[in-house]
Amino acid sequence: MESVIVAIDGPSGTGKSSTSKAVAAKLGLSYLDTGAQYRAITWWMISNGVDVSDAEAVANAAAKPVIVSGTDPARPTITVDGADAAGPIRTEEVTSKVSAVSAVPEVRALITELQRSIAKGAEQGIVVEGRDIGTTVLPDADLKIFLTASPEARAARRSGEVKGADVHATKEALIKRDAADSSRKTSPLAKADDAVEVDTTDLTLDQVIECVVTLVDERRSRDAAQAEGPE
Ligand SMILES: Nc1ncnc2c1ncn2[C@@H]1O[C@H](COP(=O)(O)OP(=O)(O)OP(=O)(O)O)[C@@H](O)[C@H]1O
Ligand SMILES: Nc1ccn([C@@H]2O[C@H](COP(=O)(O)O)[C@@H](O)[C@H]2O)c(=O)n1
Repeated sequence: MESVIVAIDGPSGTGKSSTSKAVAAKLGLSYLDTGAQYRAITWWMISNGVDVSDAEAVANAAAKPVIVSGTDPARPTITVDGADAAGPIRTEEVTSKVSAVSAVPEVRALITELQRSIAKGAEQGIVVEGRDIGTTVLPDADLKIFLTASPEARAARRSGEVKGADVHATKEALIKRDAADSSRKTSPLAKADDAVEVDTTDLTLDQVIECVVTLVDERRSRDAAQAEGPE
């Protein structure tokens, strides 16, 4: 079967990671969590005393950390300078600071190059999820999906992950991060013109996965029919 590249973008908490991992596992594709890479570089900046509100300082340090992503959807990994970063990149401090770091053009240029080389090396194909995959990182992806969901649904999902979490505060934090990601100058969070929008507010995760798998299958069938040519 032909290799396929799937780009899945959307705001925070719309189900990009859960959907992308499951779709990649079902279809035998690699999986790349690009948010984890921006979180990893943010964690490195914090750990190394770089003031993340100083864009010039962030830009000057951007090339220093070595970030490596493992792309097995059953066991995605992320290391920074050889150290496992999977836990530390999920702290509240990293979450609150990642938008400032990801807005720095020098950071985006380096991470985008890394993402393209990982996608190029995925022999069977890959599902890449993030904010600018369909618009900037992989504009020629075979299929582009843009996931959405109401802020209420997203906050409820995220709060469900943490015992005793405040849904209102979670919703405000999601909205704030989306606003920062959508309004930055370089490669903002945006739907590509040719992306299929899927509103997941009233869908279960299984329904979203099924929907994306069907879209990939349809795309592959269309390509196969075109390759065969007219009868
Ligand atoms: N359709 C759905 N229905 C209910 N819960 C869902 C659905 N999709 C995802 N979830 C749950 O919502 C939470 C957030 O999902 P996920 O991490 O996949 O979102 P995301 O878009 O990757 O978020 P972020 O951009 O913040 O990393 C998870 O707990 C996940 O299990
Ligand atoms: N393609 C991307 C992916 C992510 N970001 C930035 O990283 C943050 C964390 O992403 P999560 O998916 O792990 O929540 C996100 O808020 C963006 O600032 C990005 O810029 N581009």
